[in-house]
Amino acid sequence: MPDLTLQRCASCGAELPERDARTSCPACGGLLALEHAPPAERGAALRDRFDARLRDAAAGHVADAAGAARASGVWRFRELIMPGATDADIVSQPEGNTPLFHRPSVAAWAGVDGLLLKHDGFNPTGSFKDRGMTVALTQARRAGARAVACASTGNTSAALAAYAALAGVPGLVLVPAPKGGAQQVALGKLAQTLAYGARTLLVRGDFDDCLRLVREGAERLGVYLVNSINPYRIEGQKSVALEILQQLAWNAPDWIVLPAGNLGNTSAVGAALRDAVRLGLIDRAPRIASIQAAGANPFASGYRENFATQHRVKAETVATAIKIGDPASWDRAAAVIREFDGVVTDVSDAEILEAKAAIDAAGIGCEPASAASVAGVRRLAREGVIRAGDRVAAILTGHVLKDPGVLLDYHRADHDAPLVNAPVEVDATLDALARVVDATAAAAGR
Ligand SMILES: Cc1ncc(COP(=O)(O)O)c(C=O)c1O
Repeated sequence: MPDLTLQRCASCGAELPERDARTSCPACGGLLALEHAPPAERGAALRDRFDARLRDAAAGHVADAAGAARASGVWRFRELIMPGATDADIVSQPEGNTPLFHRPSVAAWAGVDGLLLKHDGFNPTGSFKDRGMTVALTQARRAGARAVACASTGNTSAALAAYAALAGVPGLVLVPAPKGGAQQVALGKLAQTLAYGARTLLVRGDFDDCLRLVREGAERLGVYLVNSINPYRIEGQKSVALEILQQLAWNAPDWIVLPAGNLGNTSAVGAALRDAVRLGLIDRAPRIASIQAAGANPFASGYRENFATQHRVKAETVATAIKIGDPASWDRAAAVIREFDGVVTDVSDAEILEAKAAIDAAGIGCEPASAASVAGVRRLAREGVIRAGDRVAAILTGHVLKDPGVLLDYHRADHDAPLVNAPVEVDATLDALARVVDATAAAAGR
């Protein structure tokens, strides 16, 4: 079959064939972007095709690889992601099809009634990274990779490990080693990576050092790099925005808000909206808001200066998933913010943790970095950038159990913060239990 996808350098325009396993431009080192053959349909016909696949997925069952590919919320949009992939090529769990919640208590906390929470922590390994990894591992197999590798703050490594196991390709991950006795990667993520069987390297350095090292290694050692600089990762991650649009019956919200670290996801959401407008899936694009942690905010600083220069910082934040000081997808993401009338802001760790406690207490939960999106909604609503009547889809990128350490540290009896729910030690007597039941019911007015 002829190539249906071309890889093109975003800086110098050099072209690479579809299955070339290099993940940056061999001529100038720039980031690659994918150009697909246009789908046969547009507008209502293409929407109908995607909607029919959604109905089939709901009716079907997953017995084998082809069944998983048909049920996947990523591969449902395959014309926009990897049109040349056959069911036999696809490495899928399946993934995607994550819920879009409305939780009045969280909306009230943020001050925006129309706040919806797209919970990508409901993916198979508990984060949005599965959406990009199904495509990256599909491509790794098509390109005949001998191994795949990534640098990670934790979620990418968990997704790589699971999808490499599924694909039968060896996986290596580079994560920051513990520093001063403190883990630099959330416990749940490290545990998953080990469990799924990836070779796990604890690198003496931070995420930015891990990424530099794995990029060098990929170039010299012939392993396939599956960080989000890999354009196939971005293609898969586009599906989160396409799913939001489909869940809203193709009526775009006013805003899509998401946490931002290495900026792959900001780039992916923008690329999806570009496709959706170009192909007539929606008639107007939402605005995008990318939210950083105040201690890891190079992109927010760049935004304040109209992206005149690329900023780098020494990152420090409780939200380890976005503890990134030198984001790799800066150029792509800056273009997205400009194109979609976007905004970038930053929120403190205290705001992140309070937003997380509100999301957790609504019974759905998320990991700290994910809560940055909701903290960002509140900040932008208070500043009047997001208006009270706007329809806002905030992406929750990871599951509540990803980072139990931060969670347990928040809910300490001696922690003076909103929504603290410290465990209570009691004697093993009915009296002691009765006192707690009475107090709990009374506090809830029952
Ligand atoms: C839970 C979570 N949220 C947000 C992000 C940020 O995404 P990106 O690095 O693509 O900006 C990450 C990245 O690792 C993540 O794991």
